Amino acid sequence: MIPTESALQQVLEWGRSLTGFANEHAVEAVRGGQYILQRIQPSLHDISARTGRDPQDEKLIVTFYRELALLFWLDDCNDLGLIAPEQLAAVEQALGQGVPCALPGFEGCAVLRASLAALAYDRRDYTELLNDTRCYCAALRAGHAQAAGAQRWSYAEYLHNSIDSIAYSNVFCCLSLLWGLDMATLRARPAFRQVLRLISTIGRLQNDLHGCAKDRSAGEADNAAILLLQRYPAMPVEDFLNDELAGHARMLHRVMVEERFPAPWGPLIEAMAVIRAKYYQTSTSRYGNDAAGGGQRAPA
Ligand SMILES: C=C1CC[C@@H]2C(C)(C)CCC[C@@]2(C)[C@@H]1CC/C(C)=C/COP(=O)(O)OP(=O)(O)O
Repeated sequence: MIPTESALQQVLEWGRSLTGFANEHAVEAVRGGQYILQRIQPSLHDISARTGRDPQDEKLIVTFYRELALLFWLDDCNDLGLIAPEQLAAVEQALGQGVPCALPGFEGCAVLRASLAALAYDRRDYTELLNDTRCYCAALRAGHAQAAGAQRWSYAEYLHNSIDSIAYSNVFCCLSLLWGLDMATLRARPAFRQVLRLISTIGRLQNDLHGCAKDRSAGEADNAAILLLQRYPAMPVEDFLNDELAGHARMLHRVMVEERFPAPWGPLIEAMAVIRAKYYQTSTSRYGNDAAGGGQRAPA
């Protein structure tokens, strides 16, 4: 894999045109991206004879990290108001349609979309990535709006939205686009779509359990644990959510065993299923492991 420092520089350099883009977005993207790529390295190598895509290709790797950094930045644009609402609307339009941004600045958006379009092993993945981006942006907006408004979602409504706001489909689709994982074909299979829903729910619950203390102290209401506590103050929320997590993991395991998806989908889904233990626990810059109070658990 390319040296971390060099990858980081290339992500930062790309992010320079994006107002509010921070070192942290690049650092977390490279850390998370490296973790995922390392886990699927042997499988990517196995399929490279068919795809001709080198798992070590620097250009592909940096493009992947940039897309992850973009997802972090977009989340903070919503949560922290890094840019003005009209700028965010223009950015979303550019990223979701693959066109230049209508407002000045933000050239990184079109640059990234153009390189993904050019690198797409299967053009359908590029179309799907734009669609996943629109879903992600819409879910971030909806989550933010409900947390700020008077009407609270039910737990089911919250989970439904979080399947998109956790952005796992975007991550998978980007990997598929760059390394030829044939996700566009797999998406036609109901069992694969179920896997996407299950792993996304797992990711969301892991993220919320991990970020609970930090979100609570930041007054952030867009978190399953906080939402449940607001609705049911006496509920043992952490136990409930850990149970939900275990149940979803069992359902996911069953589909994965029955369906036997092609490489590298087994290790890839597995890597995402344990991200709480392997990624969040060591991620200090974003996930504030020094945040006071509970909400953090030992690695599973
Ligand atoms: C969108 C994200 C960027 C990539 C990242 C990797 C590196 C793959 C590790 C798993 C999570 C994720 C897919 C991440 C997903 C969720 C996301 C928007 C995180 C932003 O952080 P956080 O403030 O905890 O989320 P939220 O605003 O509380 O939902």
